[in-house]
Amino acid sequence: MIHIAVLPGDGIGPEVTREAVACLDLLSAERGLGLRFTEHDFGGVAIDRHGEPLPPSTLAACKKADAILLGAVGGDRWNGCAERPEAGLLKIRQELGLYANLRPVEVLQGGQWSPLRSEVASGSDILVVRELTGGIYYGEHRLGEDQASDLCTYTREQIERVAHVAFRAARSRKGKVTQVDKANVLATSRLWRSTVDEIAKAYPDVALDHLYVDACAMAVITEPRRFDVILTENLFGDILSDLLSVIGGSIGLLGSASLGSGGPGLFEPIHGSAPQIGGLDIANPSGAIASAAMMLDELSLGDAGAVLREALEATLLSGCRTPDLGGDASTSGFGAAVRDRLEVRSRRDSGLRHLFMTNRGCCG
Ligand SMILES: NC(=O)C1=CN([C@@H]2O[C@H](COP(=O)(O)OP(=O)(O)OC[C@H]3O[C@@H](n4cnc5c(N)ncnc54)[C@H](O)[C@@H]3O)[C@@H](O)[C@H]2O)C=CC1
Ligand SMILES: CC(C)CC(=O)C(=O)O
Ligand SMILES: [Mg+2]
Repeated sequence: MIHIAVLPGDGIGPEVTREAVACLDLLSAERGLGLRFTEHDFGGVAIDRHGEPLPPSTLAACKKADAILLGAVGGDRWNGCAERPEAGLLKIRQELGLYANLRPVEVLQGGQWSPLRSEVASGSDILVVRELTGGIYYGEHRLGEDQASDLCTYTREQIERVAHVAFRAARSRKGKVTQVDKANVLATSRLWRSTVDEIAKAYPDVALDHLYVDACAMAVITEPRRFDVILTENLFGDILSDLLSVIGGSIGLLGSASLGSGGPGLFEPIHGSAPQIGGLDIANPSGAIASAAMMLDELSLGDAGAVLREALEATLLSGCRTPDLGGDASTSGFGAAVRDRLEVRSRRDSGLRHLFMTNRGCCG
């Protein structure tokens, strides 16, 4: 039995997560994967019900789970709270030691939904490796009447461990890491550069270059195909990955995996809770489904992740698309279309199995 803790969260979180869980449930039944799901309050909804965004019962369930599937949290409704929903997100990442956030950006066939010219966008295939439990999000925040400050700190060890993740990932891809920082101004960025240069010596087969984050923001739009793995700190990775989502056509397409050393991974779309479209059944659940596929990969469940990704891509390419991609499919309709494809595939596979068994029977 594989236990999945599901944290739907706020806004569109529950809608997109529902579709991802339904896909996983179907795959699990068809392939005997033994996935079991339990839902837990997290984010704004947890503030309403428990007075805090990450209740101890939710954290305990996540620690015991084999993997965590998360929707999104946040909304203006909780702006005045002592602890906002987003604080729960930072806390769960830290509590579970999820220091590496992997955000793949791929442009499907020809890049027809991209606002960029297709000759610029098509063929782009980038993996953002974002440091997730350090930097300015976790430094001391001081808010005074006329002055405020946020402290950005990184240790060599924090940089080293996420750099290894990026270099290992590059080895199974095109063999290139671009480390992104602001080393012309920031001390933390200089530590990033020297540390990553040191780590690179252990990976002579991987090419390394460095780019300032402002120049990188331009280059990912003008020549996205030049990138393979982008390694960067927490804040820059957060911003650059939303920017990169534009290349594929919508932020609703991208999933992510947050991993640490050995405990359960956390899988979530890169987008937020999009409160203005929450409850309208128009959000794109692709990012949540792509995250579920990454979860299946991480749980080493054979080709289940690849099968789910194929069904997702085939559905998108068939013309079934939500309004963010110019279509008129609903969230639930899109999810059902992905599941239809999974069922067709399953019938085809079992037909092939049957044929194979029959033939074997015939031929002795
Ligand atoms: N991991 C998380 O839980 C995250 C939470 N947030 C929170 O979410 C709330 C809203 O933040 P925003 O800055 O508006 O970012 P957002 O990512 O929720 O939305 C940005 C834009 O993208 C659209 N969008 C996002 N996901 C979509 C989807 N699946 N399908 C179609 N359109 C989609 C939204 O309608 C909006 O126009 C805030 O409270 C923020 O703090 C933001 C980012 C990540
Ligand atoms: C809501 C923030 C805490 C994080 C964020 O925007 C993200 O992880 O993409
Ligand atoms: Mg973000």
